[in-house]
Amino acid sequence: MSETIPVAVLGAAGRMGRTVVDAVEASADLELVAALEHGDDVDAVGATGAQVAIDFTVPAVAEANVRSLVAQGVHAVVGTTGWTAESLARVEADLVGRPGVGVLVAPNFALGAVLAMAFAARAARWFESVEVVELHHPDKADAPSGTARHTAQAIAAARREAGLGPVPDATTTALDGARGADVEGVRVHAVRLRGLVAHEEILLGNAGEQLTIRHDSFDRVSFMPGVLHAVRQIGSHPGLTVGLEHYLDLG
Ligand SMILES: NC(=O)C1=CN([C@@H]2O[C@H](COP(=O)(O)OP(=O)(O)OC[C@H]3O[C@@H](n4cnc5c(N)ncnc54)[C@H](O)[C@@H]3O)[C@@H](O)[C@H]2O)C=CC1
Ligand SMILES: O=C(O)C1=N[C@H](C(=O)O)C[C@H](O)C1
Repeated sequence: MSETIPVAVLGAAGRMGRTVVDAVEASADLELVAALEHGDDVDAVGATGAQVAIDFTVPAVAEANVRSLVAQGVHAVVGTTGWTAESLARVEADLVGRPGVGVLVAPNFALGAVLAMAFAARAARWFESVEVVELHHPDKADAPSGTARHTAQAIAAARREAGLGPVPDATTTALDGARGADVEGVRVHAVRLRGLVAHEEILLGNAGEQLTIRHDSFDRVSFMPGVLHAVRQIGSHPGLTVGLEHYLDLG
């Protein structure tokens, strides 16, 4: 009989956590050994035998959770958004003392969303204008979404590399927020609407043409293949990785 991977889920009663628990329990090669919620002790995860912990909690606690997991030698697959460059740097510093431990922070585990981000980054150098629109359920805490930030950062990097200047925008007067958030020079707009789950559009414009790249998650099961892939692969990815694209052979 082949061995199973012992898995802990943090945020187990949340919208994502419940879906992850179901997905782990339905996977013959994974074993759910711990399901933690607000108030439970993350420092006790290692003692459950978990090799991998999956974190879908809230931005305010994700860094502390991950740093505790790293200290216990437990790999962390993290979907929680709201990370800053500083919080990622602290995790990376902790990992120096824990060679072999992997942390994946992925703003989106839906394979289509990862591809949409990759396609947008690839297209970015060929367009004068670009804006990102993300659309989510109204119970979401953070705006703009982690996915939209990651998308805009990748587009901004591609534009810099191609030597493109700022996107054209003649706005001189605007109501606060009318032009969205500025993420490294890329405007990002956040819609919150009952009925939605998670959606993103990247609009790329040139004189006389527009390319629209759109991804829709209609159900949280869309994130599960990416989460399970990461749990199975993280043992081969020591150190800090940001973005599921690094676990996929996108060519
Ligand atoms: N990377 C991805 O593919 C996705 C990421 N997300 C992100 O995942 C996070 C969670 O989203 P939802 O499940 O919709 O939120 P939610 O609010 O439904 O669930 C969060 C859960 O975490 C629990 N929690 C809070 N503090 C905790 C702690 N210290 N230890 C353990 N549990 C704790 C809460 O009680 C709650 O049950 C958000 O940051 C969201 O943006 C959501 C969907 C996909
Ligand atoms: O809160 C959500 O729902 C989602 N959060 C992630 C994000 O902020 O990008 C991923 C997905 O968009 C769903």
